[in-house]
Parts: sequence; C-alpha cells; structure tokens
Amino acid sequence: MQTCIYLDNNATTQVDPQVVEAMLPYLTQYYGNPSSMHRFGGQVGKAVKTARAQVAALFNSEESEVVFNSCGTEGNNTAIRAALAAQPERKHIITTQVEHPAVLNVYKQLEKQGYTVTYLSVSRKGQVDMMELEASMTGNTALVSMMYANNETGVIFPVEQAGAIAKEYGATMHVDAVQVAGKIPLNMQDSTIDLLTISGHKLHAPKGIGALYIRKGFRFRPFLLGGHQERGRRAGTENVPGLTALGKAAELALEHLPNVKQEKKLRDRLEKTLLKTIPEIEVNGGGTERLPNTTNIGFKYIEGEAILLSLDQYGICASSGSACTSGSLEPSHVLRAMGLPYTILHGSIRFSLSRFNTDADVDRVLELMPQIVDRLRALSPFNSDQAEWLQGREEAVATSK
Ligand SMILES: Cc1ncc(COP(=O)(O)O)c(C=O)c1O
Ligand code: FES
Repeated sequence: MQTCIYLDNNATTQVDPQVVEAMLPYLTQYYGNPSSMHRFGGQVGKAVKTARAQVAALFNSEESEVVFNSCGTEGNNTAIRAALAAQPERKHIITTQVEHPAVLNVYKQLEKQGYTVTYLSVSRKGQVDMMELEASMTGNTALVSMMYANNETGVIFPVEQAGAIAKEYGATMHVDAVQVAGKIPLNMQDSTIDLLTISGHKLHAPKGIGALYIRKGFRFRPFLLGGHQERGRRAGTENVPGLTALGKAAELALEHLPNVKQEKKLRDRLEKTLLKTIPEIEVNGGGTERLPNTTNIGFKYIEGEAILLSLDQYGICASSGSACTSGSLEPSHVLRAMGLPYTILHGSIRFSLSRFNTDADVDRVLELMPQIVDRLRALSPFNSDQAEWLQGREEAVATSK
C-alpha cells in the first residue's frame, strides 16, 4: 500500500495500533449482542460500559451523558433536531457562517421548514464576535449551534461564553467538537454546553463511530427510533468494535493531551519557517487562538490545488479545506466568510498534524515548498500587479450571484 507523509489529520487520522488491538477481539471471538440475556452477550455489554467510561473521562462528564452513534454528522443532525424538539414553540436558530456542512446543510433544510437561521459572521482572522451573538438572541431562539474549532483554520471559538449567552435566553447550546477532541481538554462538568458532538476517526479511532454528549436533565428526543439501546436515546445494535475503539482512542487522547505541545512545536516550526522562506504568504486565522495542530496558509498568485498536486507527487498529503467540498472548484466558504482577498482564497492549503508526525516530516515539507511555490509562480499569469484587478473580479462575481 502507498504510504505518505500524512499532514491531513483534520480530514481523518491513522488508527492507533493500540486502538486496533483493543477492538479486534470484538470483531472475532466476542461477537455477542450486548442486549442478550446470556453471559456471552453480557461480556460484550461490559465492553460497552468500559468504553462509555473512557469517553466520559475524555468529556469529564458522567457516563450516562455519553451516547454512542455512527459519526460526527449523525451527532450534529441528532443534536440539532433534539434541541428544536425540546422547545417546539421557538423557531429561531443561531449558528455561524463557517460551520461544517454536517451542520449548515441541516439548517438549509430547516429554513425551508419555516425556521429562521442567523449565520454569525467571522472577522478577517476567522473569529466570531460575542456582541453579534448577543445582539442576535431573542426569546424565540431555540438553539445556538457553534463549532468548538474550525476544521479549515483551526480557529477556536469561545463556546463557553456563547453557551452562557444562550442560557440567559433559555436556548440550548450545541457544540460541534469534532475537531477538538484530543487536541484541547474538554470539561463538561463545568460547562454551559448542553449537546456536544465528537467523531472517532478524527482522534485515531476508525471511521463510522462517534459520540454525543447530552447534558443530564436535557429533554432529549431521539433521532433514530427502534430498540432501546443507549437507554432509548439511539436505537440500533451497538457498533461494539467501533465503540471499543473509540473508548481506547479517548483514553489514549487523554493520556496524550499533555504532550500536544509537541505537535504545536512542529506546527509552529513549519509555519514560521515557511513565512520566513517564501514571500507573499499569510497564515489564515493567524493571531487568534487556534488548534495546536492546524495551519492554513495562503500562497498568493497560485492555485492551492496545484500546490497539493505537487506535494502529492512527493508523497505528501495535505488539503485545501474540507474533504467533502474539495471536489468542487468553489473556494472555501470558511475563507470566503473571512473576507480574504481573491488570490489568498484560491491559493490556500491546510497542513494538519497528529502525534504520529515527526521532525523529519516537517523538514521534508520545508525542503520542498519553496521550490514548488517558485515553479508554480513562474508559470502563473498573475502577480502582485494584478492583485487589485483579481480582487475586483472576485467582487464582481460575488455580486452577480
Ligand atoms: C467540524 C466537523 N464537523 C463534523 C464533521 C463530520 O464528521 P464525520 O465525518 O464523522 O461525519 C467533520 C469531519 O470532517 C468536521 O470536521
Ligand atoms: S465530511 Fe469531513 S470534511 Fe466534510
């Protein structure tokens, strides 16, 4: 199998070998159904309990507040629907312009069903403004839904403060924490958040397993109806190998949290050296609080996709935004919302690290990037003289839409 220097960990992560080891017995000998009456199934039930405790430890929550599901997308869909069902008389939702499609596309549908949605703007640095949130709140607001950190820029949002504002108005606070679990500590014990989503494949567990935190006492309405698994909050026979993997991944993430500064050191070295060695580049979301593993850099006058293809030829995996929208040629909705100039919008790429990256990985990128950028810029018909013209063209396209 082809391997690469993998710097696309916000898209998905390598499954930790210890996670594979933990889940394997539940794919082979322990295949019982945890709901069965017999002892064979009972053993498997114990694994579910252990995994729940491990995820609760990552959340710093009670075990009963953890519900396993299939992914971050399911968690977000479920949380949003549950928040609206809890207060059906309220018809207003507040979110941000830079959420993941697993949130934004739910709101698009809800708008068609009679809900009003306020999309909070972000600054040039990609940060939300709590004054704008406060000014948007009304007695009709059912839900404030905000990501903990943005998948493209890594910018961290003040979700606790947002939750406190939501509470003042009696609204539910939902947080998409898919990108932060394992990267910054979570503390649900002492939190204003009611519902919080994580996804296994972003923290070294496999794809297809996730968890939703549901604050004790929250009037929760399930999304999937059927059997009484997960205490009636998520029907469907449990994905035991998956949740065992997520439990182990959560345990390892918690252990690793004090060492996240190592990833940050690597990220900072990558970022600072690129800024020093390549002219006309900028860090998108720089100068505000960000995830320790993420850097999103705009290289003026060239296409992000061209940089990615060049890197790919050298066996380096990076990305130009979210994996699910990268098939389209539209520039990222996140960078667009930040009001970045045309040439940055089209020339941005993201490197996202994990605990498996090494100094040698960063060295290789630092060795290759100046020559890649030089070569692409030499071929590019654009330069700083046309930057103003390009910006004008972008604005003309935007207003004609
Ligand atoms: C911020 C954010 N939310 C939600 C998701 C969706 O998670 P999943 O792939 O588990 O459905 C992702 C994954 O890209 C994400 O980055
Ligand atoms: S589903 Fe992961 S980037 Fe979209």
